Amino acid sequence: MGSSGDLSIPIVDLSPFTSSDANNLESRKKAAQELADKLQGNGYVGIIGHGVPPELLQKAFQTSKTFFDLPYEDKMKAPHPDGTVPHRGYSAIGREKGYAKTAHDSGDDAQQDAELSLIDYKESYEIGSDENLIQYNIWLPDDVYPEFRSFTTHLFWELNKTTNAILDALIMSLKLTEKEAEAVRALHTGHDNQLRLLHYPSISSEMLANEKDIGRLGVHTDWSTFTLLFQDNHGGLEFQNRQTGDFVPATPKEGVVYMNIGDMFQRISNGFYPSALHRVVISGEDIGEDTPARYSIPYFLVPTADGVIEPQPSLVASHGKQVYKPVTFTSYSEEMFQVTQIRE
Ligand SMILES: O=C(O)CCC(=O)C(=O)O
Ligand SMILES: [Fe+2]
Repeated sequence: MGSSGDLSIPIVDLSPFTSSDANNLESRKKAAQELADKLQGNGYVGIIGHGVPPELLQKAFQTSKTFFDLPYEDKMKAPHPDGTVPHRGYSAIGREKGYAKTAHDSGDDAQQDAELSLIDYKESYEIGSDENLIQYNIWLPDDVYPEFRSFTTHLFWELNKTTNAILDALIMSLKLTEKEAEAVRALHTGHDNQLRLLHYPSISSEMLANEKDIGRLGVHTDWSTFTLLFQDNHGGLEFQNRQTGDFVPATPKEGVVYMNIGDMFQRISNGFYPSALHRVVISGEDIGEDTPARYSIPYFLVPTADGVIEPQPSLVASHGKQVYKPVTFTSYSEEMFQVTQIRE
């Protein structure tokens, strides 16, 4: 049951990779094969059996809401810097434009101009590893929100365990050699990952009618290896089916986390798994209703800054050609910043 042409998001159970019964090789192989079948065409899938405790997620969303409910002046005590690095701290509404990258990919200047004028109506807060000295964290002063730092740090490392388990499933799904598997794992220490708290404020129907240039998050691919997308019940996230061009809603479902392949794993897999195009839409637009606030928590698995990202040799051999040249995450990001002229 592949996903091509299918206008729903396939679901795969990865519990063999996240449960403590790690000896069950046969069930791992079966789950890995299912993952390959479902992820191959479009690079997106819903995962059950991901092993993230519901209580942890509930606390994560509560924490995020408490943070965004703080007065603007308090949130601005941990401001995202004007430059590109570090990509950490608080970004107020309008600072980041998600449409830009795909506008560039389309090669269409008029489309790019139109998309660049759209405001992403969202605010965000980016968190990383405290041991990363380049992408260093920008924390709120402790007295502003005392438990914020310790809880989000805990969440960051818990989610890293989940992404490592999923990376194991991806490695098995591609039948990489032991040497390749080790190399791919070594690129992912966790210290370059990014935890993002996102708040899309509610948008009234009047505001929608009056302000044409308002969006939530434009169509884009992620630069990550892959991304886990936790979300509340309000919906709006959509993935593009590459075969039909249609956008497919990633409907919130109990126990399901959506996962999308990012640009780095597209390269590592020599294009076997495509980097998924996705966006967040305003739900009230067509029906003249208010769009409720939405909270989401993406977690990006990101390779080490200077590790070599290249198609794995066994995949190049089976495919007959190497589709991507080697890059590093740093060189790739710099190139993307230049072509999109976006300073995130
Ligand atoms: O809010 C979401 O569900 C998606 C966020 C996203 O795609 C991103 O931050 O790259
Ligand atoms: Fe994204």
